[in-house]
Amino acid sequence: MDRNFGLGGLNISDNATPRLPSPEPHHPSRGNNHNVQELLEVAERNSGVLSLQGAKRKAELKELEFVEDIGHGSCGTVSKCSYQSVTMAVKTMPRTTNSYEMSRILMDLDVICLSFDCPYIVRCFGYFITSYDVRVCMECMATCLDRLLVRIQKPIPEDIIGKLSISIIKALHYLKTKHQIMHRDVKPSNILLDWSGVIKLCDFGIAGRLIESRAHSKQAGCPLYMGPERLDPNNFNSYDIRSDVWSLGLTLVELATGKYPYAGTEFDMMTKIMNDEPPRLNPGKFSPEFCHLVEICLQRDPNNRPNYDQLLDHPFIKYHEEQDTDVEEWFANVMGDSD
Ligand SMILES: Nc1ncnc2c1ncn2[C@@H]1O[C@H](COP(=O)(O)OP(=O)(O)OP(=O)(O)O)[C@@H](O)[C@H]1O
Repeated sequence: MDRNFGLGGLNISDNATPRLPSPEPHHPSRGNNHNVQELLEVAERNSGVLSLQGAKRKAELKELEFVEDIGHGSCGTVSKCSYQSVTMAVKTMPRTTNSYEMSRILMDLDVICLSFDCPYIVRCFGYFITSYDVRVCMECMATCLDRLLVRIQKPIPEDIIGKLSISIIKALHYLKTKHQIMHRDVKPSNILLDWSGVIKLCDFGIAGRLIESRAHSKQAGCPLYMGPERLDPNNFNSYDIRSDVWSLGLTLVELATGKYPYAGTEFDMMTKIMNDEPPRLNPGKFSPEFCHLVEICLQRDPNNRPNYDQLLDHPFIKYHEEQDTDVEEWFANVMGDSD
C-alpha cells in the first residue's frame, strides 16, 4: 500500500506533527469531536480501496466472505475472511460517538496504514468505513504469542526468542525513527507469527505521538506490562520509548519462562512492579547475553534502560542476526505436537 492509499488525504507530513488526535484521555485535543469527525470523513474517502498483489481495487463490503472468528479484543473482533481467494484478518471496530474510542480506532488505522513499508509490522490491505463500524483488512497471521504459549504449554526456546526479539525491536525502532510514535502496548498478544515463521507487531490503538521524544499520558496500555514509572501515581512526568523497552523485557521473560513473571491480583502485581526488584532470567538456564539483555531492559530507572540503537547493537541481537534459526520449522513442529 502506498502512502496516499491510507490516510494520505490528511496531508500527512514527515515530521512529528500529529495527524490524528491522540487517544490520550487528558490530551488537549481530547473531546474534540469536530476534529475526529473531520478525520473520519477524510479516511472515508479511501474506504473500500484494497491494495492487493501490487494493484489497488475498489471493493464492496459484501465481497468479503466470512470464514471464521479469530478473537476478540477491547476494541473489537477479528475474523478470518476471504476476498477473491485472498485470505485476510478483518478487525471490526464499532463506530462510536465517544471521541476517545473513535480516536483509538483512527490511531490504529493511521499507524497500520503508515507502516506499509515496515516488514516487521502487520500489513494492511485497506479498510471499510460504514455507518456502523470500521473494518481493517490485514494480512492473516497464524497466531499471537500469548495464544501460542497457552497452546504449547511450554517456554519458547532462546534461539527462537532471539529471532523474535530482532523483529520486535526493529518494528519499535521503525515507529520511533520514521514516525515519532511509541507503541505503548507491547505484550505477547500484540506480537503475531505467521506460518512461515515471520514475526510482526500489531495493535496500534493506543500508540502515542512523541513530542520532543516524549509521550504525555499515563493512562493507556495494559498496566501489567507497563514500566514502574507509568504506574507510579506520584509521577507526573512524561515518559519515552524506554517505557516500551520495559514492556519488551517483561514480554521476553514471559516467553522464555512460559509464564508472566508476577502473581496475585492485578493490584498485587502492579504493586510488585512498582516496589520489587525486577524479574531476571535464571543464568543457569539462559545465555549470559540473553540474561544481560533482559536485565538492562528491566531497570527500574528508565534512564538506565537502552534505546533501540543500543538494543540492536547488543551481543544477543547481533549473535541471533547471524544464526540460521528456522522459526518456520519450529513453529510447524510445536503446532503439530500440540494438536
Ligand atoms: N492480522 C491478524 N492475523 C491473525 N490474528 C490476528 C490479527 N490481528 C489480531 N489478531 C488476533 O485477534 C485477536 C484479537 O485481537 P485484538 O488486537 O482485537 O485484541 P487483543 O490484542 O487480543 O486485546 P486488546 O485489544 O484488549 O489488547 C488476538 O488474538 C490477536 O492475536
